[in-house]
Amino acid sequence: MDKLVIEGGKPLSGTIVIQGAKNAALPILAASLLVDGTVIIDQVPKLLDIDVMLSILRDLGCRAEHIGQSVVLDTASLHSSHVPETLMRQMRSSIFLMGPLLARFGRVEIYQPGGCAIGERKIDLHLRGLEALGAEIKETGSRIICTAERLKGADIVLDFPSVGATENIMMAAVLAEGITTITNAAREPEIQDLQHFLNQIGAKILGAGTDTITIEGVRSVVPCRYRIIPDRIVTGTVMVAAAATRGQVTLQNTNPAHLTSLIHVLRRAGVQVIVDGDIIKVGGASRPKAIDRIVTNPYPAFPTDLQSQVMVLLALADGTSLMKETIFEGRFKHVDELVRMGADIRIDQNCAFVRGVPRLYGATVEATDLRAGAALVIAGLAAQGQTIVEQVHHIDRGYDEIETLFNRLGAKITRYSAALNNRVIPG
Ligand SMILES: CC(=O)N[C@H]1[C@@H](OP(=O)(O)OP(=O)(O)OC[C@H]2O[C@@H](n3ccc(=O)[nH]c3=O)[C@H](O)[C@@H]2O)O[C@H](CO)[C@@H](O)[C@@H]1O
Ligand SMILES: C=C(OP(=O)(O)O)C(=O)O
Repeated sequence: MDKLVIEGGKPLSGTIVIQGAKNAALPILAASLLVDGTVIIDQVPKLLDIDVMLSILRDLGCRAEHIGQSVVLDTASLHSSHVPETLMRQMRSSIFLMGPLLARFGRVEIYQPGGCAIGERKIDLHLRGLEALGAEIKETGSRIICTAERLKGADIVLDFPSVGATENIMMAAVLAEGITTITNAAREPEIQDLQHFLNQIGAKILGAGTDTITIEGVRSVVPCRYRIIPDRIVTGTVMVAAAATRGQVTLQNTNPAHLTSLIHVLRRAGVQVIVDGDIIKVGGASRPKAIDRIVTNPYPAFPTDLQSQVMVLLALADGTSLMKETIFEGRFKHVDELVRMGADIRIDQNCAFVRGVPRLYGATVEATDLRAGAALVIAGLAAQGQTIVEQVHHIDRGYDEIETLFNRLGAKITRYSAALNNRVIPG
């Protein structure tokens, strides 16, 4: 497995352009299966999860090429609605294939998806949503077969505003007969992006971004070209890194409206954040202030996907902060690693009590999942001395060469590739 060696202690400075959003690109690539023809998706980041999604699409019969930041996907030769278990298990987002394949073929055969070790991550809300649309579901071990001659619109109330379930139901309902409403829908910006894409191919959807989404079924959809939104979690990661290293960074190609809760938190910590159109400037000249309470919750509240990164900033703050994680029960795995770097953090159930220390020290640490890994990179950048982050493949799921991203801002990060006998990969 690759590892990153970080020479810490340097303030980040300079300008970077933010990549497209993984969590928007993955469902939109899956939704492209509703189309019979060629779809071009722009601003698709080069990530492990995107590679897995393209492998699945090819396995189903599509032609898929990732050229620069654009994916050209030809679904004309799509012939299968069976996703092999080995591919399903490579990521959580393989579950997005379920809705579109069911809508297109009237039958889909999949397996329980894989994903980060951040919690139980059931798919009951996805399955119940499809059942409400008329699908018959048979589960045998990890195999799931869904069938429905033609899906029928229904009123669906989600017990929890699940991002993935909202998206799967939206995709399945596009070709259903009649009207579907999703109540207590998730409101994340990626759901709005999915609605925009689906409407561009000819779907009739209203309400994404609110808690009620209405989908009027159509008989068919058409090809289009579409550009993915900027990644708000990568944007937030860089903002926090700038603050934690007390640097000055300008981020281009952002959507500040998607980051209101983080901007609020950073300003409370005394970090300077200036917003100008799609540009965000972050300046972290002095030691951050502690924040009494941050609670992760569905959008527009503070995102779970930025909890670990912000914890690094609070670990360096003046005073004691509390972070409560309400979405995933296994999302504090970075804490032990941060403690190895000198942080003073105590966990009690789903709360982390973070007593700020003046500095962190380099250590060898392990990325246990995507955002935990990103947090350790930030900690390494801010720490005194050398940090080695192992198990980098987790980070590669969501950041397009994180070392290159930060090296452009003056960091010194070197990747050693296991595949190349631990040789350095030029960043
Ligand atoms: C590809 C993608 O967009 N991933 C994001 C998406 O994941 P994902 O779509 O998996 O997250 P959900 O919103 O579905 O999950 C939130 C909570 O609901 C639970 N749940 C979910 C579905 C279900 O059928 N049953 C159930 O109990 C989950 O276990 C979790 O506790 O939203 C999460 C919450 O913002 C983010 O952290 C992920 O980065
Ligand atoms: C948890 C995440 O992704 P996924 O849902 O793909 O595991 C994430 O992006 O932080």
